Amino acid sequence: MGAETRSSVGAETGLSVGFERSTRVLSHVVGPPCAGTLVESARHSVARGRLGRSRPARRQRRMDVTLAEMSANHVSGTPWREAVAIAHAAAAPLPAEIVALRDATGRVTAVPVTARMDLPGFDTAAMDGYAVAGPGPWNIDGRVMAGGEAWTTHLVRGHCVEIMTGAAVPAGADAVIPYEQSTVDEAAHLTVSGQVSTRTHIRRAGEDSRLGDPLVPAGRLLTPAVCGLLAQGGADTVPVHRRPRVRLLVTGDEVIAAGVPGTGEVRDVFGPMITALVAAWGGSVTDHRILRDDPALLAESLLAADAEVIAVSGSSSAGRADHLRPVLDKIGARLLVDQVACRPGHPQVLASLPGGRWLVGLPGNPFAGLVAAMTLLRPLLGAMTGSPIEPAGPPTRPGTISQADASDPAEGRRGSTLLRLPVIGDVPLIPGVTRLVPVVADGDRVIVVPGARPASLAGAAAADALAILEYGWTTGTPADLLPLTGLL
Ligand SMILES: Nc1nc2c(c(=O)[nH]1)N[C@H]1C(S)=C(S)[C@@H](COP(=O)(O)OP(=O)(O)OC[C@H]3O[C@@H](n4cnc5c(N)ncnc54)[C@H](O)[C@@H]3O)O[C@H]1N2
Ligand code: MOO
Repeated sequence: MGAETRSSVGAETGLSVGFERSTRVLSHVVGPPCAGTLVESARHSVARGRLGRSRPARRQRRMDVTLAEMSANHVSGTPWREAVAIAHAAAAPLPAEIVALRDATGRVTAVPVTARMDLPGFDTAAMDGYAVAGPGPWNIDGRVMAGGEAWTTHLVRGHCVEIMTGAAVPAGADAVIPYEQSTVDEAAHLTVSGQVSTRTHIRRAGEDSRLGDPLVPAGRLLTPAVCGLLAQGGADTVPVHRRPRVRLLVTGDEVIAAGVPGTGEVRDVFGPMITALVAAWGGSVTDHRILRDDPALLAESLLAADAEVIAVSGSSSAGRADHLRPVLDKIGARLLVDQVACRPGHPQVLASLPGGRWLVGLPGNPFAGLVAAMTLLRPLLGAMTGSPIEPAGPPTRPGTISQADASDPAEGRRGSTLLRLPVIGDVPLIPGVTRLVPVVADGDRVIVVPGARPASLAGAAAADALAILEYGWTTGTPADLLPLTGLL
């Protein structure tokens, strides 16, 4: 779908409301502003910048160092958007399974789901009052309750029944007059007077949809509202694509699974972070291991075939303990993406393994690993769950949901759809390299969290989204955003 065919869907409001809410939730969780936590101090730096105070010199020096480091590394690898597209095109949706509606939120329909009945199923009173036939006043013949005994006789002109919202309207009735717009004369043998308005207050059988009509297409994300709609249409279960199973292999002799690391050790961030991301993207981490730096062990763990996707953290670079690429070569893997022209996260890898499984290699630096997961793991899992997003389409208009097409609300979209807003900040760029920077929401624009570093998650933890900045972006111009909040 081309950018020009996408329509604005009023996302400005939706986005800022969502971001404001997530900002409030975040403040609630971490305490009041300037509470001294890493997250709050990062968000506070943003607020200081917004008020026009200059960034501390130390921070500026840090950013310059980052740029110098970036320029020193030669630019190589697949362009960022192309890498996302390759990952999304690589895999096919997994086969369908049937799940109960109550367990279906977050899954994606494997086939179109049709209504098992007319909606509404019968002529239904939309107000509490009187169902009347012909012109008034009307004699009251009786009472019909929602879920009560049906009124089986035809209502003749000049007669009515008292009726409750949700009850079946008797044949012959033209309208329901709400209690508030009617008067009852008990002396005159219970007659009702009132005006039939242009609104009949009757929901006619089948006016929403008919038995067999499609309710949702294949590839639709099952939001709570969609699950409710399917229940209205008589469904108890729904066919969805099976969840991709992910084996997470965390490499590194220095990595420990729990507690406070000693000197030379580091606490594993990928277990908690990737498990949550995979769940948000419709998969599940079924196996999580920390491996010492040993090529034979890595090869053996890659070949154990009990998951569709293997995510490996660390070992992605050029060090003597970085065994991933030689091991992939040895076991006959085919590399689809070998490094991405982005910062951070460039040493990432996508490969197909023998046996039809997929490998995503995430750099060990925690923020670089998050960026790599957003780049390769997100679209790969999206493809396997049958999600129809094009996760990195061409740039789109400000304030629109990049991939959504409001002209067809039946189209399915995942929550991780790109958004696009003006980005305010000072980010050094180099030609041919995409930068992914943490940003916080500020009304109808976003502000860069300063000082984000590949080894630190403080910036991303303070952020509402990652902004995707291409060479040529300048402060105030729009960029695509990948939400970090509201994923679950
Ligand atoms: N000579 C070069 N060195 C490096 C390059 C390069 O191009 N040439 N790239 C740098 C970049 S950029 C990154 S990113 C890292 C990627 O390194 P690896 O993927 O090989 O990962 P490690 O070396 O094992 O670890 C890097 C860093 O991250 C810490 N780490 C690792 N695993 C975890 C974990 N589970 N939880 C928390 N932290 C983790 C590790 O202790 C290191 O500090 O390579 C650069 N070097
Ligand atoms: O790009 Mo590394 O992936 O900077 O941390």
